[in-house]
Amino acid sequence: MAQAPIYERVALIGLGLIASSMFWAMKRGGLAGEVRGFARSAETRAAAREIGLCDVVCDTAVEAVADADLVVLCVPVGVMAAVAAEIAPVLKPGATVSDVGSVKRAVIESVGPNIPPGVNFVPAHPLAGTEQSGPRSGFAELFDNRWCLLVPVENSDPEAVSRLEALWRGMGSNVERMDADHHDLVLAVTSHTPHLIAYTMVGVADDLQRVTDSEVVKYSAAGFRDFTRIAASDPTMWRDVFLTNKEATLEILGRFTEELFALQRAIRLGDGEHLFEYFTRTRAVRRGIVEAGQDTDAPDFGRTGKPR
Ligand SMILES: NC(=O)C1=CN([C@@H]2O[C@H](COP(=O)(O)OP(=O)(O)OC[C@H]3O[C@@H](n4cnc5c(N)ncnc54)[C@H](O)[C@@H]3O)[C@@H](O)[C@H]2O)C=CC1
Ligand SMILES: O=C(O)C(=O)Cc1ccc(O)cc1
Repeated sequence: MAQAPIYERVALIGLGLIASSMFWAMKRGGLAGEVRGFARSAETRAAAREIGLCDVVCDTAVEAVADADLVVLCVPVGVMAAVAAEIAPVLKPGATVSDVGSVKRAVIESVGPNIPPGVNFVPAHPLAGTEQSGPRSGFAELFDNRWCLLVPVENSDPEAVSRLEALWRGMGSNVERMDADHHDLVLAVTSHTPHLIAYTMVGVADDLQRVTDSEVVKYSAAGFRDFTRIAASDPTMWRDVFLTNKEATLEILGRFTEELFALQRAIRLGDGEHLFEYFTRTRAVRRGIVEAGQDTDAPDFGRTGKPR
């Protein structure tokens, strides 16, 4: 027997990878009655209509959210406040506004003040994605067995938080709650700084390619290919991540640079013991992840961006 929808009316603002995956996941689980969607560009709205992404694709954000029980902001972090300000006057009393942004403190501080009294604000972040973007990139399985972190604000209504948790569980995620600052530090370590390192490494190789005449592409090994996948991620989204998670990213980058210098010095001095001990420690980290069964990114998933 199909389960009753968790929300009667859902509005998705921004129709890219995450919103489209949410739509297909909600449809798969029968989690929402009607889903309305809005994206800024006419081209994205046309693509959404063509592939049946959303029950109704609206030409304005206001039209999409009026009457919605749940509104999810699925736009780059840097424009969330402007979108929230635009929709605020028409939000239904008792509705919940959430988001999927990769940074949480900045979203809470910029979106929060735009949420009118009587409307719940429950920020969230699914730890699942690919390097793809746009309305055609989503798929229902994206969130399966992946974490979704809920970051309730001080006055988030517990019932609204539980209902959103049920939606994310219905979409396949494991859910945990986390404080915003802790979230931003953890993500700076596990996602934001690694992306920056990948961008840098691919940039270095691209510079070198001009010297080596395409050998970088021809002979690139798996490790470098993984870097190129990550460095193909959406530039707008990642610009906004670094501009809004500045403090935590700079903290982790500072530590990274210190360690890199220590390794550089060990290479220069021929200090094999230092290198060996370091690599032995990092190998144990990987083994710990695998043994804990948390290696949910099978290689094929990462390379193709498609579900296993
Ligand atoms: N890509 C990923 O792997 C993940 C992304 N996120 C977060 O999810 C959010 C969305 O990311 P994606 O879906 O990957 O991006 P995307 O680039 O695939 O989609 C973003 C959508 O927002 C629209 N948009 C941009 N500005 C807008 C505006 N002012 N008003 C209305 N629509 C607007 C774009 O046209 C596009 O349709 C971001 O905040 C990102 O940090 C979270 C987890 C994973
Ligand atoms: O594609 C990858 O390797 C990712 O790391 C996906 C991702 C990107 C951004 C997020 O905020 C969460 C997950």
